[in-house]
Amino acid sequence: MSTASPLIIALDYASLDAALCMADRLDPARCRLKVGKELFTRSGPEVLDALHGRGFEVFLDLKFHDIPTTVAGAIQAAAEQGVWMVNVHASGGRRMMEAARERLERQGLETRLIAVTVLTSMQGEDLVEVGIEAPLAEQVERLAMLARDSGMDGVVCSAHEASRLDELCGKEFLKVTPGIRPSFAMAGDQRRVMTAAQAVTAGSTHLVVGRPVTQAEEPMAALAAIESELSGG
Ligand SMILES: O=c1ccn([C@@H]2O[C@H](COP(=O)(O)O)[C@@H](O)[C@H]2O)c(=O)[nH]1
Repeated sequence: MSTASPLIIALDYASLDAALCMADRLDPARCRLKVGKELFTRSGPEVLDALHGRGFEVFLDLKFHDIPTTVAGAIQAAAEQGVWMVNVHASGGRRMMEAARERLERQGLETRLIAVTVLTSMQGEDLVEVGIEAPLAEQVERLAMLARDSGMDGVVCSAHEASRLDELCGKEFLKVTPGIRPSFAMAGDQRRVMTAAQAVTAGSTHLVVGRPVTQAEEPMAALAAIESELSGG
């Protein structure tokens, strides 16, 4: 089932059972789900079948970053599992991203393909430590334009960069933003955060929300609060 909701709930769980327990409380008409490294490493592709069987569209967030041939093969494997969206690291470079895009086209696979710019857990000083002296916003812009020119459907960025990327890459270019923090939630390890309503106003096309829902005492109430914020309530 496809949904018009921008919400993508991150199922960051250590077991298939725990992830499915949460999925069974959610509605595929109201959100998509994200499977990341921890859950996929524990459960393997079985989790994708289980979520698809429940009617959810799935973002497989494995952030591939390797030589072009390896990434193209991994992207094909992900897309053949029927996932709605998959991603790579833009810092893997143009040839890597183009190889991934070409592989999807050659195989006639319609999975959306996006690239991570700068992780939302990072701030300027983290970039300096890995040898990037450019201001963080500039680095995000550089990687987003490279991603667009390499055939990506969009990027993972923080909501802080979304409006600038709207101008640079257009509204159709997907801006998938983690680091969504309702006023009642802790930032935790995230550094570039925004509320859901602010993010959509800034130009985010999709909002990734994990712990503010999955670790809430009342996950469904937390989700409803975010939905109400989005509908202006
Ligand atoms: O830059 C990025 C890229 C991916 N993520 C992922 O999003 C969720 C966020 O979860 P929260 O609990 O809402 O912080 C998580 O699965 C990350 O792996 C990201 O946060 N930032």
